[in-house]
Amino acid sequence: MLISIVYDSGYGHTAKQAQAVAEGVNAVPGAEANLIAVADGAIPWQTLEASDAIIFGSPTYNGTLSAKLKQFFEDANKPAWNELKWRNKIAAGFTNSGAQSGDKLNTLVSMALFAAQHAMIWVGLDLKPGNATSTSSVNELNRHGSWLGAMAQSNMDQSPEETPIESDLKTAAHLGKRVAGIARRFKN
Ligand SMILES: Cc1cc2nc3c(=O)[nH]c(=O)nc-3n(C[C@H](O)[C@H](O)[C@H](O)COP(=O)(O)O)c2cc1C
Repeated sequence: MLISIVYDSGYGHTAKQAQAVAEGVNAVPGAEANLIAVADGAIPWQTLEASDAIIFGSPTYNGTLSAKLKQFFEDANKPAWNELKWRNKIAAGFTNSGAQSGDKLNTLVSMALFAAQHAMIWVGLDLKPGNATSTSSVNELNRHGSWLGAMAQSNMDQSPEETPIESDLKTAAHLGKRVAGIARRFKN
């Protein structure tokens, strides 16, 4: 079972989140994560067509997708959308921003809309909001309280070695694991 993770990362923070998603995928027996950084060049469209699921990842720039991930979305028109080659493929998404909110929900909405336009099946998070009570903390999974996809926040003065924090990476891994598990059920 092949799960592709197509992502962009200008400064390495979202790449770290993508790595965590991949670790979650690889934790599921029979699942293999395939990381594709859109900035690396030619997109392996045939590998994407052969994938059981595609997980999209982008930093939130100006309250939406990075230009490079948006370019990938537009480039997918001919190789994928024209014949709806990704119909019924599982899709999911993750994003990372500098501010706590940072308007990053809009980035996930853009990904989910793209997936819907490709007749894909969107999978969100199944984690209740963390850090939402007087006794909870930022160390809980899903500390940003997102259902649509995995969110992370990276302090703007820190390197990818230091930020995002562990709970955001564990949340990303949880999404990868969930997508791989659901893709396996669809395959049977
Ligand atoms: C052009 C640009 C626009 C940005 N816009 C936002 C934004 O709208 N909201 C936010 O919280 N952070 C914003 N940021 C901060 C990034 O989301 C943050 O630094 C993130 O960790 C970058 O991820 P990356 O290292 O994978 O590129 C922006 C950064 C850049 C360079």
